[in-house]
Amino acid sequence: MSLLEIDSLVKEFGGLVATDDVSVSIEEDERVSLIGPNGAGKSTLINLITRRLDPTSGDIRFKGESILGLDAHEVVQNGISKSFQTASIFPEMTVEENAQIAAFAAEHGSFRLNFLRRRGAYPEVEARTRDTLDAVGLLGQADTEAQALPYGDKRRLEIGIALASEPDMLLMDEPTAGMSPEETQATVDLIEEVKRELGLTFLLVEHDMEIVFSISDRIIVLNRGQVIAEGTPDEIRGHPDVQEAYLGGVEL
Ligand SMILES: Nc1ncnc2c1ncn2[C@@H]1O[C@H](COP(=O)(O)OP(=O)(O)OP(=O)(O)O)[C@@H](O)[C@H]1O
Repeated sequence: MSLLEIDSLVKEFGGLVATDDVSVSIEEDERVSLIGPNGAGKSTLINLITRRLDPTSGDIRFKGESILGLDAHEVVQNGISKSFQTASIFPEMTVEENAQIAAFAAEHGSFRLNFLRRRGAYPEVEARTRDTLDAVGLLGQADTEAQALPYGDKRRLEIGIALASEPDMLLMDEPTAGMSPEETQATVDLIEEVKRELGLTFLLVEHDMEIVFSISDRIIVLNRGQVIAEGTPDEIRGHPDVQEAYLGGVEL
């Protein structure tokens, strides 16, 4: 059984078919990238998996069970987490408070505003907070305001927040969008570290081909909502349909 199974998935927006009969699977411990030109349907597929969108038809199964009856929170509790959401950090709170909020949500299903005032009453949240900060190397900056962190450490905090729920699968939608080369490198290093140390399964949407080819076990190529190719980086690099659809015939 694959960890994630997407079966004949269709998503229509009015007359537009953004996801057109997509069937793909992701195995445990696999690192998969989803690529394709603008408007290919990559973000739509991620939003279907996180239950931010309802499909028109088809099924998504995680650990063998359909997740279509779950809401977005329940999907996270089932083990699918998404990182690099722009709004995931509270900038004026400390690193520790940000991790506590994520840990509280992971333990109790959702964030309650009065939690931070009564935090001593939740020892399991404290333990998870420490584990989270330790996993991303931020224990030493626990008392720093999130907005004062250097760029690379902000990325670490974001990924820590996504990891607080101890996901089996991490989704990343364009983690390096809008970044400088240095910031991109810091983010790639962090993804490599997570891959090496936590052995997570992940699905990455990324436009930068160098990153995609360096960190993926397998690449899925979407074009106009359909899967046009799937394979290892070497197979995808030489695939004529991919070169045509994705790069207008330019050599990869
Ligand atoms: N909420 C929406 N309502 C209507 N159309 C939408 C909506 N979301 C996406 N679309 C359309 O669905 C298609 C797929 O969009 P999607 O954002 O999934 O593509 P993408 O591959 O992520 O593109 P990009 O690389 O530019 O982010 C596009 O034609 C887009 O305009």
